[in-house]
Amino acid sequence: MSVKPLPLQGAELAFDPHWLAHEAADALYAAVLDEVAWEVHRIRLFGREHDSPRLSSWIGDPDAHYRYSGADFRPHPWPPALLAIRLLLAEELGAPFNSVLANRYRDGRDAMGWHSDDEPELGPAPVIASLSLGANRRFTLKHRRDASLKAALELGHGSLLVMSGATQANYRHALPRTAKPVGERINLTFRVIERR
Ligand SMILES: O=C(O)CCC(=O)C(=O)O
Ligand SMILES: [Fe+2]
Repeated sequence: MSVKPLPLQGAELAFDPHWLAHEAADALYAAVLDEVAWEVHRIRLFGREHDSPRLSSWIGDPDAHYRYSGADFRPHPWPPALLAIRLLLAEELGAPFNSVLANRYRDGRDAMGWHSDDEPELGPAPVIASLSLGANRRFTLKHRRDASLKAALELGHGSLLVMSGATQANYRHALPRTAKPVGERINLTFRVIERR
């Protein structure tokens, strides 16, 4: 495994398409499907509440509170399989991850719209480690002010994308819907919630 920088002006990205070997990724996928308390989160969009188009679970240390789309999330406790990954990531990236948002995209209709992970509790330059499992999906980034700056990458089984520095301040990202027949995918974004 080796996480290599991905050049994109105004962003700080690093990517390893095979951070987890295939078998390790298979085992984690099965454990996470089974151990995570999957829920439909309500999100606020243009002032209205909707069911989000995916299943999610907010996991973390008891004091890692998070406000997200107008709702206060109390984290679920860590499933054993994710505690091990958190340790590996903390060691490799030197970030004291205390929470993870798990998202499960059941098929190509499940998606995530344009956003930045810029909630105040993440601090001004958050390190976010995004581990993908299951089906390949396209992940897109676009600069907030300069339309010429954008990127897209395929996030496959066992891949790790690390977003840090000014990435959230300068860019939005999304996981678009697709009409192609795609299988289920799980994404885990490990985060550091600053304690207040
Ligand atoms: O599913 C993905 O790859 C993106 C997830 C994401 O952007 C998030 O959880 O904030
Ligand atoms: Fe995000």
